[in-house]
Amino acid sequence: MSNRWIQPGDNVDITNERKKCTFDIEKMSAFIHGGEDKLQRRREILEYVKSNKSLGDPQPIEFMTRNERVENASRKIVEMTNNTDQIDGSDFFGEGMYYQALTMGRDLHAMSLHYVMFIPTLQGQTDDEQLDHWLSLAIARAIVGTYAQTELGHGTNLSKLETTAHYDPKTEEFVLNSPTITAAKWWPGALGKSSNYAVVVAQLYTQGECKGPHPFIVQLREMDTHKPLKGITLGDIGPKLGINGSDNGFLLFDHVRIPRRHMLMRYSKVLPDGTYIKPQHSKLGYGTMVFVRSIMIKDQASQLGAASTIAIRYASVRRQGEIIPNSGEVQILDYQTQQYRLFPQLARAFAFLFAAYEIRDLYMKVTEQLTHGNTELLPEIHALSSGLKSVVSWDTAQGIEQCRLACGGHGYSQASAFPEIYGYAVGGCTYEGENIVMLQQVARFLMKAAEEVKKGSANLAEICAYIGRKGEQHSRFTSVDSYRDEDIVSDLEYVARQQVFRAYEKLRKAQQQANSETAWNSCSVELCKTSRWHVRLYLVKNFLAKVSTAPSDLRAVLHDVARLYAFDIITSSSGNFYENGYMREDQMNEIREGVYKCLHRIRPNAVSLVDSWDYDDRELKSVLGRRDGNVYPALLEWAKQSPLNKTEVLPTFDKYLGPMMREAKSKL
Ligand SMILES: CC/C=C\C/C=C\C/C=C\C/C=C\C/C=C\C/C=C\C=C\C(=O)SCCNC(=O)CCNC(=O)[C@H](O)C(C)(C)COP(=O)(O)OP(=O)(O)OC[C@H]1O[C@@H](n2cnc3c(N)ncnc32)[C@H](O)[C@@H]1OP(=O)(O)O
Ligand SMILES: Cc1cc2nc3c(=O)[nH]c(=O)nc-3n(C[C@H](O)[C@H](O)[C@H](O)COP(=O)(O)OP(=O)(O)OC[C@H]3O[C@@H](n4cnc5c(N)ncnc54)[C@H](O)[C@@H]3O)c2cc1C
Repeated sequence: MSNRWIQPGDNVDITNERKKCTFDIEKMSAFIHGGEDKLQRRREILEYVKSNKSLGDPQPIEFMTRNERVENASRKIVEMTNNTDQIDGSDFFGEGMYYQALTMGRDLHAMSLHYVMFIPTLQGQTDDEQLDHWLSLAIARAIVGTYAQTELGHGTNLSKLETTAHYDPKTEEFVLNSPTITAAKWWPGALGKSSNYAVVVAQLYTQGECKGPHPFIVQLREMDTHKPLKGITLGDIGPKLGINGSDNGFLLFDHVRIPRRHMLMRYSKVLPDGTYIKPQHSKLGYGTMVFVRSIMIKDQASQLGAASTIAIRYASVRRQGEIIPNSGEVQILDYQTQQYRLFPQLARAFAFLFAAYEIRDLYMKVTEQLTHGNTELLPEIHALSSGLKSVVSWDTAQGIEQCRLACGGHGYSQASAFPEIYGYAVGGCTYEGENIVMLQQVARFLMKAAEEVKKGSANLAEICAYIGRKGEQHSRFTSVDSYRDEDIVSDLEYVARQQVFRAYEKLRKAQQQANSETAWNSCSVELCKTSRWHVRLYLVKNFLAKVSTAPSDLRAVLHDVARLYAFDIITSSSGNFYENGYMREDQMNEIREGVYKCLHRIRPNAVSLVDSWDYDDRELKSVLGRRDGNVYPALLEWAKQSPLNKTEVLPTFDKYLGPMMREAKSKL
């Protein structure tokens, strides 16, 4: 089989790995990316980005100051969006995200929020007239916007946001105000210096009543001078763990007046006389968050896939230590411990990517239904996107860190790209709703389902139908080889169901002794566990189902990966499976052996599996993860670019170290 990943001059070890591959990589890449046409488009976009020199960085961004990073990112995002004719703009999830990942990397930029939240909010929250007015301005980039919701004092608990929007019927205006310091908007991406507009979420007051948080479109800066408008205080919040190409900002209002029609009125409305029209569903205004939680799953999967690619490629070229004395140093990928550390991360990346396709489809279905006023699926998409967002971002962050550690000292260098990948991805545990809080949203959904089951109703959504099933009393497992996909799912369903009812019973008892909120808090650890099991079950089920749709010659290798994903979950929580004698120790020991078998079977295909994800060096941005495996000369070249190496002797020598040494020597 031809292999486009092998080229002359490549490292011998990585080439030999590629020669061992047992499947068609191009076919696998097409399966991973949704079809041959999608793969072809990726390649075209890549070629374009590589051919346009203005889309490149003059030096690795790791060697730039923060100001240089912000400037470089602004330059590139303008160039990138000058050329959006290179992509199908309607395919945000596919072409849009890929184009921006290739061009902008992981440091984000002046327009991240413009594309990820500002435009989607205009699309989702405006009425037709408002859409006509604002969307074209935003798409043409005549205005650059962000999404300003979180405040210094509140992010999670939206009902307590402090920014106010008082309606004044005399002038038909809203008055925006930040009554306290803690009301300052804090965190919005590109708010500090770049955006001149924002969707601002504020407590709406009309006719003397507070109607809760609502979105308003607000001009922040003068169009020509870009100076903050009267009554508006703005700035950058300073450097962060990651995304330092973005000027996340703060914003305070001092009685700023905006026209009534700047309230986004697709769902809620305020009439000229101040009459409030409430939305058909109280949480329709939260739609943009649901959108971002949905697209985050793919983004997170890509980050974990990238980290796995870097670590697995590097482990194939790094030789350290011997397994058999005097027979030469081995590739570190041959150590079982290394495989045990890395292959489950790759398996997770696959599981998350396949789930991302499902949530995208569900999101599109819900959006379509909403256009007909049907809100039936809102609770389901809210629960699934919140749950996936929480589990996926957590596992991704932990997985990236494992990949980093697996690369030894070089993993600690920014040349590896791990610090950047981690700094970027781990933000996902917090933004769009802190993970623990979002898990509790899932738990609400599950507790309602448990209540239904207790009441004898069989009317459960497919996603939680397992809660109503009786299920087996004992695992059907007899041997790894005869362990069918449906047996794996049935075992996970058992544990997930047990956990649902454990939490449900605990909650019911607690509610008899305390008010409902206190009772909830006293059960919240168990409730979060319930949500995690529900999501893991979903991920395994979906992964196995997806494998069964793969071209037949890809199924064996994908099945190994999917089983590793499932076995890893089962064996790392063995206690849950022993409960009530559901599984025996000998069965668990066999599944543990199944993990090792999977590692062994995946080993020869490991490099090719990561090649199949089709990351170009341009996207990975990692010296360790280079396609050609020529890591050592590239590390030396990378280090030479350090600004500290511009001069042989630093001024600090004459100022501090030189005098110190000279003085010490003179005293000897
Ligand atoms: C050309 C292309 C160019 C560029 C492409 C660029 C990039 C693409 C690449 C990648 C994108 C990925 C990432 C981008 C990177 C960085 C992102 C940066 C941005 C981050 C932004 C933000 O963080 S914005 C702020 C987000 N904030 C939150 O998420 C707040 C979390 N809190 C809440 O959501 C709510 O407060 C709450 C849900 C916790 C509680 O709500 P509340 O109203 O207070 O609660 P209750 O009154 O108690 O009601 C609860 C009931 O409501 C139901 N509910 C809640 N939410 C929803 C919902 N959304 N939909 C449906 N139902 C909902 C809930 O289930 C309860 O129902 P019950 O029936 O149980 O009562
Ligand atoms: C990189 C990044 C980009 C961001 N971009 C934006 C943006 O563009 N626009 C924007 O508006 N915001 C943005 N944010 C803000 C982000 O949405 C919030 O930080 C996030 O929603 C969490 O809210 P918080 O900071 O108030 O955390 P908190 O809610 O204060 O959480 C702190 C701790 O308290 C716990 N906690 C809070 N409430 C509960 C509860 N009910 N039950 C149990 N535990 C609880 C949490 O689990 C957590 O451990 C961004 C944040 C980051 C990190």
